[in-house]
Amino acid sequence: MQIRATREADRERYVTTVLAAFGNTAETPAEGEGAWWSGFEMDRGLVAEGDDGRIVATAGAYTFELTMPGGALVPVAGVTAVGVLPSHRRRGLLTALMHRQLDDVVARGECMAVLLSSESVIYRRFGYGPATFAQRLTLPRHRARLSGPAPTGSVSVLQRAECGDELASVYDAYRRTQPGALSRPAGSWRTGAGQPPVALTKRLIALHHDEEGVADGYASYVVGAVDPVTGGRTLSVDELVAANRDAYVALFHFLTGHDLVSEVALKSLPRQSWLRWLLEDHRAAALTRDTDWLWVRVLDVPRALASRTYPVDGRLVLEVADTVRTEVAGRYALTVEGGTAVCERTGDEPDLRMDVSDLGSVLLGGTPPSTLAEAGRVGARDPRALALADAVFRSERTPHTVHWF
Ligand SMILES: CC(=O)SCCNC(=O)CCNC(=O)[C@H](O)C(C)(C)COP(=O)(O)OP(=O)(O)OC[C@H]1O[C@@H](n2cnc3c(N)ncnc32)[C@H](O)[C@@H]1OP(=O)(O)O
Repeated sequence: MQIRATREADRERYVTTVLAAFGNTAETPAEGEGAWWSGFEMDRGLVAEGDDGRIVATAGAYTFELTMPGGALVPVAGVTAVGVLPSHRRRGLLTALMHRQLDDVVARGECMAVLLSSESVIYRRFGYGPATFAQRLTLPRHRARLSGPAPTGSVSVLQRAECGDELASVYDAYRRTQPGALSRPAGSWRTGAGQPPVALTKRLIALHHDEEGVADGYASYVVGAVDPVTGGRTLSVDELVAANRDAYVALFHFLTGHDLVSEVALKSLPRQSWLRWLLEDHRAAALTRDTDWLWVRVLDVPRALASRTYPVDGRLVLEVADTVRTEVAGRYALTVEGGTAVCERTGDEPDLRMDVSDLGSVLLGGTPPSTLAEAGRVGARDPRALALADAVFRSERTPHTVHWF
């Protein structure tokens, strides 16, 4: 068995192997008419190939920019299409692929890798920690009266094909200011109205324009079939993306005011979303799912930590453990002055001790170090160090990721 890089000629076999690993076949309609697969970066793929030339395992990566708190756009590897054929599992193939892939990511000069995990028990052993989260909010439409002034601008209902480049430009404006957001490769716009690109059902688009006529927000949604028991229909929103607050409010008004709909479901809101606070009946909204979304693997601690801004100044010494990439392990002094940070190796006594996967979890501000300390994952010198760490790592905006890959 050998692990090797993929080339363009491997695309078809690579795709059928990934599909088989997920229990799908090439005919499964969930593949988005092939558009998703055509976006794979075959110069970044890896396969495990048997002596007979059969591909039995795959791992790929996209080239993304990740938005950090403060707005820096950092090149990262977006790990995807990881699969081992059911006939070849639990023999270390994933482990071999992940180790080789991390070598490749470091060689490309990317200081972090990110992924969405099919099962949450797979990736921590390779140094990934959950960094952003998605909540599903459901709302009976008749209880969805919104407080505050009437929305501004206008909303148009469009077919996906009518949107031209406007969705991509709205998304780009949004992702540049949203910590945890990823750049979206041009190819992924071909696969429908954003995520999930493998959607079985076509989406409608509600596109918001501001009072000057500039597109600044959209919702991709579908209204489901009549439920035979309740007689109601659910309006499900895949993506609610806006470049500013007014566009969010206007789109929320639109979505909750749709006739012939009994329930509105927003699939992916950040934790602590303020949209719920627009409701006059706070209890009307139910959070029916809260799941990890983006996982972050730090590969270069000084670069990753210096790439974000911090709301509070201070100095913290972090002792980071890393059994997979032992060169990453060590003590680092993070010094924040005027909101920007310098991070360098140090021999000083640590304020906090953590695994590199937990550094991935706190880096974007999605989870306070004290939460991980309570869980026994992070060790702190004393309560003051922990309180400082909570204040330093907080993000002014809750990190969130819409992109599915
Ligand atoms: C970013 C993405 O693409 S996410 C998609 C991941 N892929 C899938 O979910 C597709 C279906 N699953 C698979 O293809 C495979 O089961 C994989 C890729 C998850 C695991 O591949 P394997 O080659 O079996 O993993 P490998 O043998 O290297 O296992 C390494 C360790 O992880 C554990 N492990 C691996 N997968 C799982 C799992 N799904 N659940 C629990 N433990 C797991 C193994 O038990 C092993 O533990 P050990 O070191 O304590 O013995």
